[in-house]
Amino acid sequence: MTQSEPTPGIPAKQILDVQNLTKMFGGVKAQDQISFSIEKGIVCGLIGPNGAGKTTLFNMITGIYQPDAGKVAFNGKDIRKTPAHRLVKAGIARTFQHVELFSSMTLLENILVGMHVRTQAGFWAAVTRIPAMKREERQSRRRAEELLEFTGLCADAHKMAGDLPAGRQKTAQIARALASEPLLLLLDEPAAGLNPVETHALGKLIQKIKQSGITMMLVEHDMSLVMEMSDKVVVLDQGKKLAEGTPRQIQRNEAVMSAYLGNG
Ligand SMILES: Nc1ncnc2c1ncn2[C@@H]1O[C@H](COP(=O)(O)OP(=O)(O)OP(=O)(O)O)[C@@H](O)[C@H]1O
Repeated sequence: MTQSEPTPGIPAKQILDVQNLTKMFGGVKAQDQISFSIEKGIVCGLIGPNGAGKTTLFNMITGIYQPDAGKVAFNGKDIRKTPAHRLVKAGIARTFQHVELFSSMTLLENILVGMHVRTQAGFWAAVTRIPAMKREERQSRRRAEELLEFTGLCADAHKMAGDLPAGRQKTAQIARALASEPLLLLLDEPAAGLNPVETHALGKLIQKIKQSGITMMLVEHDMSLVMEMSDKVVVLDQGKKLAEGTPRQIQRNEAVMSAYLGNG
């Protein structure tokens, strides 16, 4: 866990609390005083037209970027200065808009790599199989196989990740993120490039992950998926928070509708 102190005044039921978060890139305000919080166990959709600032927000929650101003607290602890690898250990995992798997490793090996933050052996032992680490490796393999079963990828366990169809690679990214045993999982456009059948399966998987108690943030351009999966939705536009509410409230919000129409 992070060594930072709990932030006073943040109820424990909130897993993530973002206050007045601001990030500049040159003259562009990619995040302009964004504030919202996420209760444990929910799915929070994060939507907005292209360039709204969704990925930048994910990058700040996961320690890739440090905010120029404002606060981010995870489980009541200030994480503004916590490096990315420590945030994974603390329980924040993510997937990326563009699939990032080790394409010349099998799917099972990819999951084992994702698991290394929870094992003593670490990355190289997971990959090179040092004999002293065999027992831990057996346990890790069992857990990896369970995860592949959970995500419906069992049949692909020993295939090279790079040989899998795009849809399976996207699911594999989620499986690998789950391998780090997150409390908060950030999904960046998980449905991009999926066909309707794959998108339906993704929806089922998101529900299963939610039932397992993991809180999620979902950046997605597939509005039906976001509205179906989310308990609440935060809308960004040009770096500002435009609206926050239930899917029903967001669907009726005029500012949201005109932002989408205005942007294209
Ligand atoms: N590393 C960077 N350097 C400079 N500008 C950046 C950087 N990352 C993001 N931006 C700018 O910040 C703004 C927000 O970008 P961001 O990628 O967060 O939007 P987004 O909502 O994720 O968009 P999309 O839906 O197209 O992925 C954009 O104007 C973008 O050009």
